[in-house]
Amino acid sequence: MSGSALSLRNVTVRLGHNTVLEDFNLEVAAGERLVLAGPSGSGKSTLLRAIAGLIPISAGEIRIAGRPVQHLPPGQRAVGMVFQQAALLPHLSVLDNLTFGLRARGMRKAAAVQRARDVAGWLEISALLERRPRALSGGEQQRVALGRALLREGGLILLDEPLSQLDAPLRARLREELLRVHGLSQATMLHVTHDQHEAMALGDRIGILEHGRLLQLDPPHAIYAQPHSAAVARFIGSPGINLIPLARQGDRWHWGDHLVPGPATEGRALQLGIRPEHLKPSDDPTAWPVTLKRREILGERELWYLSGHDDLELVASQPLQPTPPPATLRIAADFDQALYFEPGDGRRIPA
Ligand SMILES: Nc1ncnc2c1ncn2[C@@H]1O[C@H](COP(=O)(O)OP(=O)(O)OP(=O)(O)O)[C@@H](O)[C@H]1O
Repeated sequence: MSGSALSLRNVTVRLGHNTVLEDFNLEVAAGERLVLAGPSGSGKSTLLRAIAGLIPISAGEIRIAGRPVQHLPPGQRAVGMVFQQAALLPHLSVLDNLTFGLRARGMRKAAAVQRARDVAGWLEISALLERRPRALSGGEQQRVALGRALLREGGLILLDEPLSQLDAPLRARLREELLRVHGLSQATMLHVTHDQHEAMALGDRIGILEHGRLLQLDPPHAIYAQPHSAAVARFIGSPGINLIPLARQGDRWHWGDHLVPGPATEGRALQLGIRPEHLKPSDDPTAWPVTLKRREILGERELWYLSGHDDLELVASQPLQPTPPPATLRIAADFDQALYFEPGDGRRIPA
């Protein structure tokens, strides 16, 4: 692993009157798996399409393996791309779909077939090589598309929600396969998704994108435990983090009548962030009194939808309980895990 496989400097992309990305910067290291996650419309697909050369950029520079490519057509950029839908050539066999790009770039047939067979082995599609795409399941088609991308010589692969059309068990399996194949191929992967589980499972680093801006770029653990802002904290974690308004009385922080530990900052107000998994029932008289509105059993865990002071809704995630919780109870927050945010822009305040 050395050098940048992909570098974006001050990239601006406009679509119609819409500036989707402005002054966007990103460096992806060779061999890295970088996942960009963000809500619908945040600019994820636009970014990948600009890198692949499918849409032009208005300003800035894109380098792939050190070489500026923004003026090159897609075919000369040495990137492989995998979309939500596999986009295979329907009249060609799987083997021909895999070798097509290699042959178009002048590789001799025997060599192309050998490389395609190697990659097919990694992806466990060797038995499917003679079939046409329409005789494959959705997951098999996606594996062929991934194989085709892996066969690009540049080793940079752009993945645009490649698993989103698949059912949950198949998605989980292909996540694992992506990790395994990445290990075998040493490819650099830039993967976009709106699925936070996929981001957490697949990213060496995760970038959180919102309105075309990168809110944070960090390894998964830091994104979860040290989010830069309430927006990042809300995006990662399922269900989302509880945000509780605190007000200062003297030099202590309060939520209504409840005294809450908090940072020594100047402001009069801040937001306390407590993840659902950091709330649990307690007999402690200082624990917050809440009303149970709804209980949802997920399997090994269950969610409690609660109403607290000022009817604020809270969600608590618990291990599956043998009996339902009472309609009113007290709930204690694990303040060692608490996060604090500015009330206005949501920036995190160190505890
Ligand atoms: N041709 C276009 N003209 C103008 N605006 C566009 C065009 N295509 C997309 N946009 C806008 O650009 C923004 C980013 O779209 P993009 O498809 O990149 O988002 P995304 O993060 O990939 O979303 P999703 O997760 O829903 O696929 C959106 O606000 C979208 O409405």
